[in-house]
Amino acid sequence: MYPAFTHVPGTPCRATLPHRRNLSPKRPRVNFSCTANASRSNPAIAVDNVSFWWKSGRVALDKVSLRVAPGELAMLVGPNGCGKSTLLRVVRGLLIPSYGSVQLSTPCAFVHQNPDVQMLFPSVATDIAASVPKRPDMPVDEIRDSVIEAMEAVGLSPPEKYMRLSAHRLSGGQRQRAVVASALAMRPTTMLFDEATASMDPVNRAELVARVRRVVSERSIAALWVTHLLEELDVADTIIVMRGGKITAHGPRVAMMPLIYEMQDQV
Ligand SMILES: Nc1ncnc2c1ncn2[C@@H]1O[C@H](COP(=O)(O)OP(=O)(O)OP(=O)(O)O)[C@@H](O)[C@H]1O
Repeated sequence: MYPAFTHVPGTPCRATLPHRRNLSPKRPRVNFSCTANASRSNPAIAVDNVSFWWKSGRVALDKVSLRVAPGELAMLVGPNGCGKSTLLRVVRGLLIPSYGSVQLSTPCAFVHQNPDVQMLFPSVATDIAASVPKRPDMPVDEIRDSVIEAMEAVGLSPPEKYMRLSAHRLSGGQRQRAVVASALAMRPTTMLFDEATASMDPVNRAELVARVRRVVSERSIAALWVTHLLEELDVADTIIVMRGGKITAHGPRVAMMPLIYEMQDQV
């Protein structure tokens, strides 16, 4: 039941989902579209009136709408089970919304909280190199430069120290940095983070978040970051609060922080 879409870089593409048996004929079709040309007026991530319910009928998302522009880091907070991960999976196209539409600029990188399931290649360098977009005649040195650049961007420095190591010879925090480096090596226009620093100590966590913040601005990436850690919100441009599958508050960090501290036992 996944939408079939072909994406030619540089051109917008669109997929319309096939009709689902359990949808009433009167219900509007769900749209999931990918575009390569995002701008502030044409957001890189646009979620419009999205609802999602599990097969059991349980509602996980209820009329959710949000926008993330290029260069913006939006952080999503909310209590356990409120639907944050479900929303990220719907945005990524891993789950099909029951209602509403999603627009996503590609390439999109998804960073999960568990680095162990994301490093698939024998060494740090090969894992990151696998993400580098390749041309048929691309010199190996250019791929190596992209790997080094990605490693330096996440603080795996000096790169030579880590390149040949396998995942099990890295600490949990270093592994997560390597995963973020692979994500950056894709040259994504959008990034989704699901509690990406959960395996890290507070100092390393703060450092990695600050680095991601910098890269997001420098490369005009639209990033949507799920977190339970209030200290991570310090680098957000926008904060979105979810509760019971709905967005209950949404705004610029400066305006949202007093509200967040007031309701911190609920996020
Ligand atoms: N595969 C599934 N099948 C049925 N229900 C699910 C499934 N995955 C999650 N849910 C339910 O959907 C709701 C939202 O879950 P989700 O994982 O999105 O919450 P969350 O906000 O990310 O929680 P947490 O902060 O604990 O990670 C929860 O009630 C959860 O029990």
